[in-house]
Amino acid sequence: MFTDDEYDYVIAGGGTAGCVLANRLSADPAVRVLLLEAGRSDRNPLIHVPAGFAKLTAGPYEWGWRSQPQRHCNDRVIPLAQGKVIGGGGSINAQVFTRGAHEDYDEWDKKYGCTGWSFNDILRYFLRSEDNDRLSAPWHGNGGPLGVSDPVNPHPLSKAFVRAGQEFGLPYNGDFNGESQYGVGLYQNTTRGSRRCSAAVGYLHPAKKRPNLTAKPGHLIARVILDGKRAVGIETTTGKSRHRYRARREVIVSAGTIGSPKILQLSGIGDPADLREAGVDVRHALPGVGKNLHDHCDLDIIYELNTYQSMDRFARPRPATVAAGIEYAAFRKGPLASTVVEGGAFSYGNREEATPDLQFHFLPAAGVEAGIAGVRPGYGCTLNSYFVRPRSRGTVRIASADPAQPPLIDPNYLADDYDLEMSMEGVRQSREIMAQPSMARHVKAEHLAGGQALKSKDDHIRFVRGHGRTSYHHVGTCAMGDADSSVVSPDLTVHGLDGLRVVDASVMPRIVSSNTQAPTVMIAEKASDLILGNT
Ligand SMILES: Cc1cc2nc3c(=O)[nH]c(=O)nc-3n(C[C@H](O)[C@H](O)[C@H](O)COP(=O)(O)OP(=O)(O)OC[C@H]3O[C@@H](n4cnc5c(N)ncnc54)[C@H](O)[C@@H]3O)c2cc1C
Repeated sequence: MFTDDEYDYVIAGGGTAGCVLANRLSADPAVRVLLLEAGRSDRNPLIHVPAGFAKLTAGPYEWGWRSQPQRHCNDRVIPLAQGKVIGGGGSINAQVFTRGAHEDYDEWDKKYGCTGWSFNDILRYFLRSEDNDRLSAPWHGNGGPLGVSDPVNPHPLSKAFVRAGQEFGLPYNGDFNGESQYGVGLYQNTTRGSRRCSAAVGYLHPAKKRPNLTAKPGHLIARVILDGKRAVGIETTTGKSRHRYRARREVIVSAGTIGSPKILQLSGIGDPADLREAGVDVRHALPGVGKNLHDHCDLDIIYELNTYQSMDRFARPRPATVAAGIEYAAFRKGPLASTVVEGGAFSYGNREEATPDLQFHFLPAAGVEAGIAGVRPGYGCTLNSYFVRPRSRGTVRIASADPAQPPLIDPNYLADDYDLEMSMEGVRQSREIMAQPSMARHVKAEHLAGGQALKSKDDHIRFVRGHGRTSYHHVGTCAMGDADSSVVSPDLTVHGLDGLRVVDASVMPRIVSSNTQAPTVMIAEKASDLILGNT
């Protein structure tokens, strides 16, 4: 049955979580580990230069997924970039380092039945993963694989944004990952020495010379091989041929929030109705697979500046770009050392919430991400906002039994009216922050996508429904918990099956109140202890 090698652990997906697991599980030389990834290697220098983010949200390092027409967003089909490369999302993301609110994890533990995942339980995994170059105990770790640092030379506009946030009434916050997220400041980044520090850089590459670890990019996973109710291996396809890899101990699916439910469904694990519709035999009925999809719905406002100063002037080849390249190569400084997403804030849309429920990202540039409007090069900046605890839920379903076919992804953005209300509040606060003296003095004009005015409530509704988009923070489709709708237990084993775990952002039962990379690293760190019995 198995044409290829045998391993102890086969990890299906070489993204953020997969790279963490590859390192931790192969630390024991007696254990053979295989990491399989559909995308290519992360050798391209664009991935490693922090500002390269601006060139990575479309192209060969992402899957090119598209949403189903979004019913509550004027039936728009929204591009949903997800990493397809060693390092996954961590190789193409904006490198913003946030963990969410402590209370997020306490809710996982109490409300969703994720025993052992309260903030007190998981803090040590955040600390173990981290190598922070400014902050330390009690909230930060030093010496871990994941490099975390401050912006090297924050753009003057980013500093102006931080002042404007204070003029708006937010307290200055020098550490969004400390006691509280509330306030305005500069984000720390997953960078080390002015280079991106993805989980591939921090975890996988240092472990790659271990003879017991094999990483295979360019391998599309077709399914998990089941022997009765036990997972015994993984089948991959290269188009023409199929390969099978036996897992003596466990298969760990780490293909991300879209990829993991897709692989389970292709393997006959999922909601019987979904599987039958796609022409796949039901091997294990598990209705929650692919349900509970959610993401932060992002709203961008673009501003035209009155002087030529923004970072988007480096987006095209010109003498200044060449000079910036030389400065970066020689000194690891200058515009290319910036992740572009520098300023940040957490605020309250609803004052009765225990923790901030709105998050903002300030970019001293416009037109940075694929599909987002720009202005004249050198004259743009962007403030985006989202509601951090969305209530809308969507689905991921395979369209057919063909592993090469994209799944049907329906994030169902703004289905819940409260999400719409909070998104409007985020837009309102964004404009108020940008109207404060420290920012207003730089701004010539506000450019709302579609060129519309924003005055009445109806204008705001039209804007939010017309322009809400992904923040790339998909989670929840293989939710951890004890409810019938959950897919994995708190030890991340798939309910009702042996030898199979899911370890990635898809297991979050509810999204954290921030960006999702650091929480995914934490999940994989804890998973490695659960797998090795080190708890
Ligand atoms: C453009 C972008 C910007 C972002 N910005 C930030 C940010 O600034 N800060 C932050 O904290 N988070 C950010 N995120 C989110 C963060 O990167 C993700 O939450 C995190 O990477 C999720 O990790 P994961 O392991 O669950 O999935 P991923 O990192 O996506 O890894 C899954 C891997 O599995 C592979 N895979 C999937 N299906 C298959 C298959 N069938 N066969 C083989 N391989 C497969 C994929 O190619 C991928 O490499 C961003 C994400 C994106 C895409």
